[in-house]
Amino acid sequence: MARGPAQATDTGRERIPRKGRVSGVSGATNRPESAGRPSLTPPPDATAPARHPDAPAPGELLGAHYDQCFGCGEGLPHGLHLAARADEGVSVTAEFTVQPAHQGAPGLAHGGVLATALDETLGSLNWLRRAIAVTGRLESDFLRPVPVGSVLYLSARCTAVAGRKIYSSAEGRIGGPDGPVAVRAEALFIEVKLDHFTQNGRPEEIRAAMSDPDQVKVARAFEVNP
Ligand SMILES: CCCCC/C=C\C/C=C\C/C=C\C/C=C\CCCC(=O)SCCNC(=O)CCNC(=O)[C@H](O)C(C)(C)COP(=O)(O)OP(=O)(O)OC[C@H]1O[C@@H](n2cnc3c(N)ncnc32)[C@H](O)[C@@H]1OP(=O)(O)O
Repeated sequence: MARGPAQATDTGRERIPRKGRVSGVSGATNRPESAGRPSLTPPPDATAPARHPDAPAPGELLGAHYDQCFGCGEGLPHGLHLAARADEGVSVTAEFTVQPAHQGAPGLAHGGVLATALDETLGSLNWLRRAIAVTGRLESDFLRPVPVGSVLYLSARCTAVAGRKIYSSAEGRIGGPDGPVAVRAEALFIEVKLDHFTQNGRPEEIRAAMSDPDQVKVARAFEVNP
């Protein structure tokens, strides 16, 4: 039987070392420090990520991977409409303008929406390697509130690859591309086959995607990855 995502999330992969835990103190957290995040640290045999020979040139827009994607699709009125551009090496930049539909508190972006913007930007890195990958782990830091109307200037880079595991980090600045960092994230993406989508996605959307020539073109580009 195919393994479903629900089982995969129950495996308790991230073990927090006992000495990293703090307990019994009011206001203390159990948050592990960097030594307690082994899954976000590349193993010693990890290699530097390689850009695919056909990757878009630095400065080129990557385009949406799916019209109905909440992060990058053009087809959703309340989506993020995040537009990512290739940068040097395996890195990208992206911009996202916070809309009223993205609020959490009055006039401020919802943290989950900001995490989505980071996730989407990190996910777009995979296009530069022509690898299909999904987020396994995403750790976000929220450093400053982000008002509605702000442009979030995002940048992300892939730092290492070990087998199917892809390590990357991203940050989002406000007030300009060189403004203060408002959000940042580290992520572990896991490479998957196209079957991940065709076997797990709801059949009606899969059927619609497969009958859309533009979508099939995107899927094929991944399949011919050497
Ligand atoms: C015709 C239709 C075509 C449509 C599609 C067309 C084109 C597609 C193109 C692009 C689209 C791709 C992505 C979308 C892009 C951007 C959106 C943003 C990205 C996302 O938003 S995407 C959604 C959220 N995402 C998920 O929906 C994942 C749910 N999940 C799973 O589906 C499984 O969980 C999976 C596959 C991740 C792994 O499952 P698996 O069985 O394949 O592999 P396994 O479990 O063996 O893990 C292998 C090694 O990764 C380590 N590992 C795994 N997970 C870990 C974790 N959480 N923490 C620490 N380590 C972890 C293990 O420890 C092991 O490590 P080791 O090898 O060292 O032992």
